[in-house]
Amino acid sequence: MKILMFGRGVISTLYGWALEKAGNEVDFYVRPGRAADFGSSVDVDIRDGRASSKGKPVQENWPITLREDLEPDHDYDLIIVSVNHDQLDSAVDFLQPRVGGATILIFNNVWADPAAAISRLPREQVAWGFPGGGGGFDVTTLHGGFAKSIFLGDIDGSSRTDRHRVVRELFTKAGFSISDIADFRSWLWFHFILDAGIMVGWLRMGSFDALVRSRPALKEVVRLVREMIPVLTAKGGTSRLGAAAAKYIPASIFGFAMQKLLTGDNLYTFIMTQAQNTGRNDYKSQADYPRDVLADARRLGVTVPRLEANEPAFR
Ligand SMILES: NC(=O)C1=CN([C@@H]2O[C@H](COP(=O)(O)OP(=O)(O)OC[C@H]3O[C@@H](n4cnc5c(N)ncnc54)[C@H](OP(=O)(O)O)[C@@H]3O)[C@@H](O)[C@H]2O)C=CC1
Ligand SMILES: CC(C)(CO)C(=O)C(=O)O
Repeated sequence: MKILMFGRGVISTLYGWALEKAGNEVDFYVRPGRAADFGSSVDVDIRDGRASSKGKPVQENWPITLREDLEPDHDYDLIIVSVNHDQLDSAVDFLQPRVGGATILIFNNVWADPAAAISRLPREQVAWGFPGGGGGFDVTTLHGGFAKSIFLGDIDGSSRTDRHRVVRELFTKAGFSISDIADFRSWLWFHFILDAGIMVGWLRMGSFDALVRSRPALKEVVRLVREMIPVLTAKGGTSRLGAAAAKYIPASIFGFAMQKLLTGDNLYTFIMTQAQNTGRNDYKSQADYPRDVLADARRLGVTVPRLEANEPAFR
């Protein structure tokens, strides 16, 4: 398959690498003028979780093809978009006249209504997913990894299309397993409020390491997430699965489970540590999550006193 990764960010490089190694043709679209900065190869120092649960270490200099333009009659089969949630509008603007025959896989955090966010694209050409990996760039080297599983979801019937099936097959053939999510809108929003809670804790404690070492700070994250669930429902989402767990399981038990996961000898802890150590999450990218949730809470008239009390940490 001929695949264009939109941007040469962390997620696009991780999954571009995996998909090219699986026999696909992979290029990267970067902003005009950026190709020279990035150069014609990228150093990857990652863990590949398809091989084992802790991830097989991979270190190599990977030659890549960058392009700074995209003509409307291109022949890409798939364009994978994984940008920061506040960049999605500009990515859609760029792609709108250039979709051609490609399927567009949106593979990132979304806090807007997903259908509205992509309303300028042909809806039947859009598929939805989320990475099971992460990390960050330390100058020119990508540090991070990915798990065996990625998420693919349904938004308003999107998973019933042939295009969704083709994306599913692409990742499956590349050795990934798929977590299918029925109500992906709610899943994305719950993931976002989870990130918002973690980012408040991270900002307050000064580092991700300090957050995960502190049981009281993790309990506060759980209480924050619980408080934000009504924002998700006011936006039209349903609170199931993770949201129900955050709501009904006592904060102390949930905090304990989070600590076990986030400090254990596992790929998830490794990925978050790499994201932290490379500075992937600067102040702006951390503060954006709780700030955007608070803005919607205020717009929708949902009271979030705990989040408001923490506002000085992310204003
Ligand atoms: N990194 C991680 O650990 C994880 C990330 N995610 C999510 O995945 C998504 C992507 O994250 P990540 O890869 O880390 O982010 P990055 O910032 O590393 O990558 C985003 C890339 O998209 C490019 N881009 C954005 N808008 C445009 C545009 N209009 N034209 C051209 N290029 C554009 C950026 O270019 P430029 O630098 O020039 O702006 C950048 O290279 C986010 O939603 C994130 O929350 C999910 C799990 C883990
Ligand atoms: C891992 C994290 C919080 C930051 O890198 C992220 O972007 C995400 O989970 O969506």
